[in-house]
Amino acid sequence: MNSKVPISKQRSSPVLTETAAKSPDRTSSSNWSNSSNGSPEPGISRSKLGTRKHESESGSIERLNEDNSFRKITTNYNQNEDNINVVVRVRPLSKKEMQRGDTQIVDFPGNGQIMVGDYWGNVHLLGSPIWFQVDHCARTGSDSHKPKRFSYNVVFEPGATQEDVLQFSGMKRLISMAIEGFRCTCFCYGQTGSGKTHTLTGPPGLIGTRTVPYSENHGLIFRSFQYLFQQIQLQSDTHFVLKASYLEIYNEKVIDLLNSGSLRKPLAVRWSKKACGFFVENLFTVDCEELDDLIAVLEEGLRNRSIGRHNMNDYSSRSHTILTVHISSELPAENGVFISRTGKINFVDLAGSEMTKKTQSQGKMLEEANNINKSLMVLGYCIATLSDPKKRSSHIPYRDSKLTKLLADSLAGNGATLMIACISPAKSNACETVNTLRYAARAKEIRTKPVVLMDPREALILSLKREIDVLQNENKHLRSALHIYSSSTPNSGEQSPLKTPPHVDFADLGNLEWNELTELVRLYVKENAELRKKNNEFFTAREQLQRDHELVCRENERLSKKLEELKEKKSD
Ligand SMILES: Nc1ncnc2c1ncn2[C@@H]1O[C@H](COP(=O)(O)OP(=O)(O)OP(=O)(O)O)[C@@H](O)[C@H]1O
Repeated sequence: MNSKVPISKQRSSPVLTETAAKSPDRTSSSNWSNSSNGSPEPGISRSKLGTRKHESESGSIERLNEDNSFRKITTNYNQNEDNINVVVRVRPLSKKEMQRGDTQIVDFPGNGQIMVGDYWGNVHLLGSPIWFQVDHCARTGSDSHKPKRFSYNVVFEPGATQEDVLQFSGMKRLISMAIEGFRCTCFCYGQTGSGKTHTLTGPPGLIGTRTVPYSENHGLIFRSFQYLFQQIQLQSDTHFVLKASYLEIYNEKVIDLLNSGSLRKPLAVRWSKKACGFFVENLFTVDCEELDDLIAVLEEGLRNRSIGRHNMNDYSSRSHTILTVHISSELPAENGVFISRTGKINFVDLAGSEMTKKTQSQGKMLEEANNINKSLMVLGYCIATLSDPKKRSSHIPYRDSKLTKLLADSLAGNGATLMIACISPAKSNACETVNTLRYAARAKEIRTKPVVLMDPREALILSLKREIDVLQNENKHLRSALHIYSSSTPNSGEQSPLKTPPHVDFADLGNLEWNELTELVRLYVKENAELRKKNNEFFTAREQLQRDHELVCRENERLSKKLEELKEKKSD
């Protein structure tokens, strides 16, 4: 029950949100500030540390401290499965931030909550004479600078590891759903430099020409691939086919990251009537038989994606990327019929929103930043509309950007979606942090209804099979009903509703009075009439049952024939 996973150590700070009420040795909320400047300490034996999850207390997670004591921490698992699952990951303060004396402004009160402290004030930025007013962002009300509290399904604190994210974000559930045939999406959202790419793929250079086979820095995509293959191997009776594609949306153009021969020729995004969704025309898909094939796709895409350097991130993604793994499966059902399903999982690394004043982007970088901000704004608008119960059935402006066109089915359609909102804990980023948290809070309100997508032919076969089952059951029922009716005599015992006249010996008939005799005759006449009527009813019922029986037999034959034809067509 207590599975231990290695964690990175971060002084006494919990990694996931600490429970407010249940933790006996709960450290005070000021605890976070002890570690506020602490990035994971190097040189500490990681194998000694671990987490365990209490099955009895929903979602309770404990962290094994250095002194072998367990410290209770918990995440809020009161997740409504019909809504987008939103988790928050807070990265540690960066070296740069620490050097310039930036402080941590987020706190973790427990139960999936996160608090952004009083962010009214000035912070000395970039080691230069520039003083940056933290509260520069939309200070609308008098209390706008007051601490703000938000709650999510899970909050990962700065010491959370890459493995923690796989284990506790709901990603594993998403992978299982994709295997079952659902359309699933995991997307990372947040300001530039907040840790989106780190969460999905790890630090720069980890995946490249020579990918390290195992590293605790490997991100969610690498770990999901491993988990996906483990799950597939467990289902030995099902035949799986995996394909992958990788694209980026750079300055509103869709570029294939796997087809470098195309010289970054933009691809068109079109509407498919058949699939009822947008798709990218001529996008390269690669068959992936083994885990290494999927990793090769990841490597190739990361090599080709657009990266730039600005004040806030040396390796800033200048585009949104979507890596898609299509999972087709064929499961043998009864009567030699195969049920095939096609699920998919999208990993979306959004480019970070940026304040160009802070990143000091110019020229090409400025154009990129404007396009990034514009498409994120459309995404934000779609999220805001979808999350508002009064507006969600109105027009959603998916068509206003390539990003929202391609994410349309993940946001509102029939898929399951995980949003990882990445934030910086630094005071200098408080304004962007609050914006991201607001965005994420809105996304949490979006309802989705995941449905399995099937090949129409397969769906027909399955529905015919179901129909045959229903008819066969009906048939059985009619047969037994027919048997009951025909075996039951009209006036036998409880079955007969008839009132039988009193029994009289023929020898005693002569002793009866005239009026007694008339009454007796009247009763027998009445009984006779009722018996005749009942008999007629039984005959009619029997004839009806025989006709129904014949019809069902004929229908059975017709459906079996159709099923045979479809099977033949399929095998052609
Ligand atoms: N959880 C974390 N632990 C340690 N380092 C992190 C973490 N998250 C981010 N970093 C580091 O912070 C820096 C910025 O992160 P990253 O590039 O992932 O940000 P981003 O949100 O993808 O930015 P952009 O939108 O500009 O692409 C990187 O050096 C990364 O390794």
